[in-house]
Amino acid sequence: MTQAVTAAPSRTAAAVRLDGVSKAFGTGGDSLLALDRVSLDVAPGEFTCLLGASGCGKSTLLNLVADLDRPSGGTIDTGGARVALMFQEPALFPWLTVTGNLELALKMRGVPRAERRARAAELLDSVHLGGFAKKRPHQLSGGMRQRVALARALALTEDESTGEGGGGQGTVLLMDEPFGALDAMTRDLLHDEIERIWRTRGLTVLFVTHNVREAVRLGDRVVLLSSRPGRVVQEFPVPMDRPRRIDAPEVAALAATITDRLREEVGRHGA
Ligand SMILES: Nc1ncnc2c1ncn2[C@@H]1O[C@H](COP(=O)(O)OP(=O)(O)OP(=O)(O)O)[C@@H](O)[C@H]1O
Repeated sequence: MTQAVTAAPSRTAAAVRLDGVSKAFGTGGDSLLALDRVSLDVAPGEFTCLLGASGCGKSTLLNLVADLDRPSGGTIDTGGARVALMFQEPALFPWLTVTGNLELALKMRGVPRAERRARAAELLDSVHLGGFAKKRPHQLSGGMRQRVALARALALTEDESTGEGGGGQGTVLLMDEPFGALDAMTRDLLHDEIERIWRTRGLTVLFVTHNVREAVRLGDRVVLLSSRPGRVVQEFPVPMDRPRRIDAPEVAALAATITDRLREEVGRHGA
């Protein structure tokens, strides 16, 4: 007799799943609750932007996803994805050339020495810096240094066993205000660049920013966190076609709606 099997309701696969994640720093009376039961699913290949008041726990959340720290409660599942983190400061080694910085990242991923030079060159080409391999970081502009930092983040997701380049749906790129220190024009160019790389490589991106228009320019979805302790207060899908212009009226209109909600949230907590 064939028995009917009722499948348990299953949630669709997420590239990153946070389930009731809390994070407290310190213990006892001095402890500080940075995140309070944050639940968030990021779909494979999705570009999700995180917004919130200063100190609401955005960087803490990225650090937890990157496994640099442990949550105090709840669970985080990245399903064995290769995860790389990129910051506002490029944090390149100043004594190494651009290629040297990338080769070191590839070495850390176990890429054999004989392959590193060619793989570094491919990565540099992908961020349009093919001609700058032998430069040192101080010889580059801020925007170029962030391109190198992006190439290095991709290098840190290279798969040494398959020889597969950094990227693919098994790759999660965590970006913590990566363009916050750049001028508006450079930032616009890098928005185009990260969008292109995200699309062509099929990356899953979790992007933290203070800039609401930047979040609407780039995100499939904008997730708004409350003031500390950070909780998800609202999510805004971004329906506009890509590529979007940061100064497009629809981008400005949605950014204004989100800013109003953010102000309300910050006001409520007296931050
Ligand atoms: N290692 C730590 N020890 C103690 N407190 C910490 C630590 N790291 C972060 N915090 C605190 O946790 C809270 C959240 O910090 P976090 O840096 O995650 O916020 P954020 O939203 O990224 O801030 P910003 O937008 O200003 O960059 C802050 O109050 C911060 O002071």
